[in-house]
Amino acid sequence: MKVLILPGDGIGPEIVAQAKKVLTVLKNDGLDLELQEAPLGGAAYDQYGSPYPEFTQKLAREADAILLGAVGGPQYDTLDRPLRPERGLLAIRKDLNLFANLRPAILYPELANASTLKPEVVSGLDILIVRELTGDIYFGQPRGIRVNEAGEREGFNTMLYAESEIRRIGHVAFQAAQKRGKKLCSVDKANVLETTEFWKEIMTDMAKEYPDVELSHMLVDNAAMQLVKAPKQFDVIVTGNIFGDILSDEASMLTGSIGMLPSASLDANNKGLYEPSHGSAPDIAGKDIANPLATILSVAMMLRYTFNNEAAALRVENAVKKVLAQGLRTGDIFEAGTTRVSCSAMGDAVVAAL
Ligand SMILES: NC(=O)C1=CN([C@@H]2O[C@H](COP(=O)(O)OP(=O)(O)OC[C@H]3O[C@@H](n4cnc5c(N)ncnc54)[C@H](O)[C@@H]3O)[C@@H](O)[C@H]2O)C=CC1
Ligand SMILES: CC(C)CC(=O)C(=O)O
Ligand SMILES: [Mg+2]
Repeated sequence: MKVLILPGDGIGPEIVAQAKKVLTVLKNDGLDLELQEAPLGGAAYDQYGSPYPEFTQKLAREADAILLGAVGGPQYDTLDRPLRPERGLLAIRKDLNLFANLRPAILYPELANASTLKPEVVSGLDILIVRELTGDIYFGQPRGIRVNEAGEREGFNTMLYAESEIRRIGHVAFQAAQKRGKKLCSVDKANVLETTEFWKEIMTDMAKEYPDVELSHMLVDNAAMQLVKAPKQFDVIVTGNIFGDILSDEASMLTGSIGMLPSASLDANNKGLYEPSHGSAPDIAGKDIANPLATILSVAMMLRYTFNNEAAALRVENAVKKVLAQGLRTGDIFEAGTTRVSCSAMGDAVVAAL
């Protein structure tokens, strides 16, 4: 199995280095893994003048799974738009058809006090956000900044979903709900946006194929509020690219930190790109203080979804549980009575727990 590692920018190389330690343990224990590395994002621009260069494209297409840190940073904000790191990330997602982004928000009991919500509201939290990843306003054309007829500059993007795009993410979400609590909440803004009115219509139609799943609909503004009011009402949430992006960052805080939220971005055959849900965190980059657990938990998702190796996935997740039970915490989840450790020490502790 070929795993391509894309460290990326900011804290990317630091957190990916910890996940790589985990992959190396699994490899040494007999898992058939071939690890390769390539640049993506700003690092790729610096080296090749493109955020998703041909060198990376070739390896990404050949890989069975990809592990990404994160991309972006303020030093790239003034580049022409197509050269910006984030465009490299959108490009690899589109190139590999990684339309299904799974973002589980799970509260580990040891982090109950790190959650922004009261323990009684959040204990036992286990939500799966299914975010469509290759459509919506992030990809719709036309887009840009132009001068309008009145001579004023204006920015514009297009929120667009084809029926086939909605149906394929719908199937992923309904089937995920079938394997869990059998509740699916489709989040939209159907009261004002035609794109999501259409989304709601298709999801409603699809529900007939999944009579064992209880489908509900919620407007995104209410969903944002309900997530911090009573998050345990949700089992699986399915939504478009931009709403899923925002709601998953919000949901991460219920678990203690964005540094705890892994993700899988899958194509129709479960080839996947695995990455933490957060960004490159330029404010803490280079200090060895970032939380690597979301990235390590993304390795567990890789083992589960692409390699179909549930035992190895559980082994990694149990190692993470063990270090939390030992009281080890990076700064973002630190509280009195626990032991603050660096990013690399956290990686070493997970390896020891493995
Ligand atoms: N998948 C990706 O590669 C993503 C890239 N980005 C890019 O990352 C850059 C920074 O974006 P921001 O809006 O600041 O979001 P961010 O997620 O990088 O950081 C937001 C806040 O969370 C903290 N944080 C993030 N990950 C952490 C971790 N593992 N441990 C501890 N604290 C952590 C950061 O220090 C910061 O205070 C931008 O260039 C943005 O475009 C943003 C989101 C996703
Ligand atoms: C380039 C952005 C869409 C990345 C991001 O915020 C995400 O995927 O969560
Ligand atoms: Mg995001």
